[in-house]
Amino acid sequence: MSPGSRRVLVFKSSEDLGSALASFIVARANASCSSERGRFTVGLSGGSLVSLLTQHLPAQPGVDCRKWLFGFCDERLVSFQDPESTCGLYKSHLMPALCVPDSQILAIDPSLSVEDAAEDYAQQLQQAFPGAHMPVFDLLLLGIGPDGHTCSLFPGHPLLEEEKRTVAPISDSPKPPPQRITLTLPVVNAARCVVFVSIGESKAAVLKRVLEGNEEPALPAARVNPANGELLWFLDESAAQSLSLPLEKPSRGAAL
Ligand SMILES: O=C1O[C@H](COP(=O)(O)O)[C@@H](O)[C@H](O)[C@H]1O
Repeated sequence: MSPGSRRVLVFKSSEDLGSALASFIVARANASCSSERGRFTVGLSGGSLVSLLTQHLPAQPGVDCRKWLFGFCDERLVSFQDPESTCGLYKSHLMPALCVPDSQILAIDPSLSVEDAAEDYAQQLQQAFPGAHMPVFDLLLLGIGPDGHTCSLFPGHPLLEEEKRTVAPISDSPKPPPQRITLTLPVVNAARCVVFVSIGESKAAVLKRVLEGNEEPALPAARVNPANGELLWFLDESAAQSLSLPLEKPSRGAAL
């Protein structure tokens, strides 16, 4: 990817980042709902993003989710009651605060086998994006692990080469729990906008590798390069501490 085709934004603190991210999401949602699509489709990730969104999105002025449709970039195959369940956490914290009913959430069914859960989620996506060869999300929110994984796409895993399926099962995730469902790279790279969110110094080394390195084979996060969409990185200063590329440092409240 040419460095000019992505934006790397650095915020003073995770508080500032969370607030800017919430404002960005609402602006994109409002634009999408006013467009001919008439709705906003957003894919959520787990990990640290859950608490960041829960803290900042409901507090964002003008947030109105009635025309939003939520999906998941990946999910761990555990019951919704399990603290490892991404959907379970969002359903018990963020969704009630935003008054989002289950009918607006494309959830992965943890009662199925990992293969059937992937197939079921792929069918839900097909129905939600009728006629499309690949689902095109308005926005995908991604995290990155210290090993460079994103979604449940891990370094060196054969799923990185997937070209046809929109959703895939994984039974040997190196990060527990081992059974997971993930969007594939073709879906991620078909999105209108992809935002990576990364906070804290534990991410500094991998961010240097992904954003400034030239590794072969490329780490999973470095393979995210939307064909016709935007790519933004939202980092706090701790995560960005090792970077030497040109960085945007938005002032508080600036439109992004
Ligand atoms: O296991 C996962 O990890 C990644 C990164 O999480 P973070 O806490 O390091 O931000 C997350 O994006 C993914 O959804 C999750 O399943």
